[in-house]
Amino acid sequence: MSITHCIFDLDGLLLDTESIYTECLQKLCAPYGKNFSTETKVHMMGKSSLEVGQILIRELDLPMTDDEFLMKSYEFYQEAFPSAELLPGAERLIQHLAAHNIPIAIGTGSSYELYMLKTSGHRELFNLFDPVVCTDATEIRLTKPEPDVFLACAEKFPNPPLSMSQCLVFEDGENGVQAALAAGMKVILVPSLPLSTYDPLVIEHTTLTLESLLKFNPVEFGLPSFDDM
Ligand SMILES: O=c1[nH]cc([C@@H]2O[C@H](COP(=O)(O)O)[C@@H](O)[C@H]2O)c(=O)[nH]1
Repeated sequence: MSITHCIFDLDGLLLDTESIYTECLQKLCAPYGKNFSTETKVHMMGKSSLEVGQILIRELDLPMTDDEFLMKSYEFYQEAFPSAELLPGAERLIQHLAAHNIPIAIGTGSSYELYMLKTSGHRELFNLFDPVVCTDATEIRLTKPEPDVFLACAEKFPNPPLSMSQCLVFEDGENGVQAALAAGMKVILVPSLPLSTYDPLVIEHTTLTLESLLKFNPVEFGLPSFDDM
């Protein structure tokens, strides 16, 4: 079945913010003699800021409260996120889909406030998305790997899809791939971490794995071809 609607994850998929998160959280942990590992990172990708703090405090045994984590991490984020850069192929794909009137949405674990901060250098491009569903939206009960964020995207499209299987999700995170599959959608994994850190079962169920958005061929999904392909 052809794809009619596309949904994009944000961090590590469109914007190079996963590397910023890693840097900020390493800085936050260092004074306590703790090492922020890839294993812990995999657990928190796609989660809300509060859940991320709880995971970090629990897994690294960090001597701080949830509120202290939120305050300290926000100080780092405020400085780093406004200079977030687009990942290769992101702008080309978004402009292409928008030019062909393919509905595009953002479904992210980010809060709306951080979403605005991260995308502040690319406002025109991100204005092409409708809807933008952040994890603190009132209708989101559970974060990725649960399907809430993507189901809310499907519902909020100005012209909703006829079936969830006509939605194609682009994700870089294991939790996000599971969320898309739980929503009954097709999903393309563009890993932001080494492939060896992903659960092989998740990769097996992914519709397609690509090393970069530049490798995406819309025709394979019934979408209009790139003019330069
Ligand atoms: O190293 C990290 N990766 C990811 C996150 C969390 O995961 C979300 C990523 O959401 P998504 O990939 O769904 O855009 C971020 O907004 C953030 O809340 C984090 O805190 N730290």
